Amino acid sequence: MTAGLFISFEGIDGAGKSTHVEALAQAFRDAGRSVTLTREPGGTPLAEQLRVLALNTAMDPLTEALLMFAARRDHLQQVIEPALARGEVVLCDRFTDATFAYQGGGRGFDLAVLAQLERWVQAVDALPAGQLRQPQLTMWFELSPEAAAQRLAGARAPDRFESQPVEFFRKVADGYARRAAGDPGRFARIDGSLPREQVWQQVLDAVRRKGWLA
Ligand SMILES: Nc1ncnc2c1ncn2[C@@H]1O[C@H](COP(=O)(O)OP(=O)(O)OP(=O)(O)O)[C@@H](O)[C@H]1O
Ligand SMILES: Cc1cn([C@H]2C[C@H](O)[C@@H](COP(=O)(O)O)O2)c(=O)[nH]c1=O
Repeated sequence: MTAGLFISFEGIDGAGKSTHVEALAQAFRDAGRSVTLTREPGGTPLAEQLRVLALNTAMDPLTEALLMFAARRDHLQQVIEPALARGEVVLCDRFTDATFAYQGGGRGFDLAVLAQLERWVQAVDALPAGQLRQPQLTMWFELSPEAAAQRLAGARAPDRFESQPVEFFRKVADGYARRAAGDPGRFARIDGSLPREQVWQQVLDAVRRKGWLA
């Protein structure tokens, strides 16, 4: 059986992730692969309920972090693990790097607590003890907070993250940079400031370099 692939998309709000996730899903389908396209927080009925709370209800950083990981646990168990076991390509719009970036970087929450939650939540039956489910490839869309804010201006009523000041997203970007520095082989840096077609080419090149698409 073909082995499953787990690819995540990361970056600050407005960096351009969602614009390319569906196109990459179609590229894998055109290559004969079955694809599960999903997102975090969310991806299951329970996780989507937690998403509504996390994006719209005032709460302290620990509550926020616990909600993100609670949603993730349900998402892993109900969607991601079964899809990988079927040999599918799982494309996930955000995963745990977002928790380290937004709650760790943006909110300044304790990274050691996040790392412990990561160890509990991402220990899965399909992997040996001590090994955690992680994306095999993370597309990190980089864009300045100012440019991202301009893209999102007027787009929709901002949620409690999108309404944060530029400085918050500078800290979020620093959080992503720390995660990438800790696992450089997993991250493909995408320059999100370029025109859409050039961004798309970077996404395709990252997957082709892995040998996963021709
Ligand atoms: N390369 C680009 N150049 C200019 N505008 C872009 C580019 N890519 C996406 N956009 C526009 O920027 C906005 C945000 O794009 P998108 O929703 O893909 O970002 P995102 O990273 O998924 O944001 P969020 O995390 O908030 O969902 C959209 O209006 C989109 O059309
Ligand atoms: C997984 C995850 C997400 N977030 C934040 C990041 C975004 O502002 C929202 C999700 O909105 P999107 O339009 O779907 O990108 O949630 C977070 O703070 N922590 C996380 O772990």
